Amino acid sequence: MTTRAATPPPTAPPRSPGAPPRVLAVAGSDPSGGAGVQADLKSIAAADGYGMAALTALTAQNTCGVRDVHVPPPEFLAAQLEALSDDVAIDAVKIGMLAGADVAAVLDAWLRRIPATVPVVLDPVMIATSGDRLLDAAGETAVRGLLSRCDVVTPNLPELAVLLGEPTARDWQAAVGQGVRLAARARLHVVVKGGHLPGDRVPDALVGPDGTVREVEGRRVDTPHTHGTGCSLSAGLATRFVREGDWYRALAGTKAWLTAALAAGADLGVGQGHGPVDHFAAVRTAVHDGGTAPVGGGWQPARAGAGVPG
Ligand SMILES: Nc1ncnc2c1ncn2[C@@H]1O[C@H](COP(=O)(O)OP(=O)(O)O)[C@@H](O)[C@H]1O
Ligand SMILES: Cc1ncc(COP(=O)(O)OP(=O)(O)O)c(N)n1
Repeated sequence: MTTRAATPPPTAPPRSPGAPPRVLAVAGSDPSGGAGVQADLKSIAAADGYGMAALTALTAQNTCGVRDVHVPPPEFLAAQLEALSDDVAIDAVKIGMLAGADVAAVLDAWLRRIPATVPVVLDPVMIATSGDRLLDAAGETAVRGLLSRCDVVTPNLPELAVLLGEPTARDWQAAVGQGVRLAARARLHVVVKGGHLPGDRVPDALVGPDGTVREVEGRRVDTPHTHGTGCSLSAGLATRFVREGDWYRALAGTKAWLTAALAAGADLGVGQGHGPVDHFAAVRTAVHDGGTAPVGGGWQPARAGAGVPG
């Protein structure tokens, strides 16, 4: 592989007020478009950000499962990251699938070279909805090591348990307790997600390193089409944080958007397994209303039966 040393500009220009946040997703590819960098770029765009992507891995997957994973040489991830940061000022980073310890080590080294003020959200992708593993055991240890350069981590309940070395929480109270322990131990914010628990409520919570717990209420969308919800939440969160400057407000806004995207997912008709969410449900509604509906504001179900159960 040949890499060409770029000459960085003296200083990349700061973001002008009102310009879309420049958000980098470091993640794997999902050709079905529901998870991975494809979901990240859609989520960033839906939150009015400018999305960029450095690929850690290529998966051969669809809505039914993961068939194969190809991990390019880790040096090629380094080349992607350096080409980007030599040229572009990055406003936020979202990390998804890392595939293995070597990839995590390359990313860790790069993260420690970019300005410490760049917010970093880590979605510690370990297992897909289909049950397929997306990270090996050495990779789990490496992901724990990355936490010290991250501002927020967004594990689902099994991932939260792995990060702590504890059994998976079976109820919301136990899950929040684990979030408090991880936030204190790793000195960062933890988003605890209720998606894997039963019931009509699907709360999320932002746990601070000082042990503060702030919940965001949510209603369950009764749908099998939840492929990529974790990717979408973390990418949207990173993007909204740049404008909001507050993790709780960014989480609340992202969760409201994602609930509407989940409710509209069935209408997409993508695949025969766990289909994707509709990242652009609000935009689509606006287009079909002849441009009279507020973009990103007043989402309504596209057809009877597709909405959020009351
Ligand atoms: N059926 C659902 N209805 C509403 N929100 C959901 C549903 N499933 C997941 N979510 C939300 O999607 C986001 C991702 O959650 P989760 O499914 O737990 O993570 P992951 O995709 O990493 O397994 C969270 O904000 C969670 O609350
Ligand atoms: C390439 C790739 N990255 C991540 C995932 C997992 O997606 P996530 O949103 O964390 O989880 P699910 O909601 O799909 O479980 C993936 N499948 N592929």
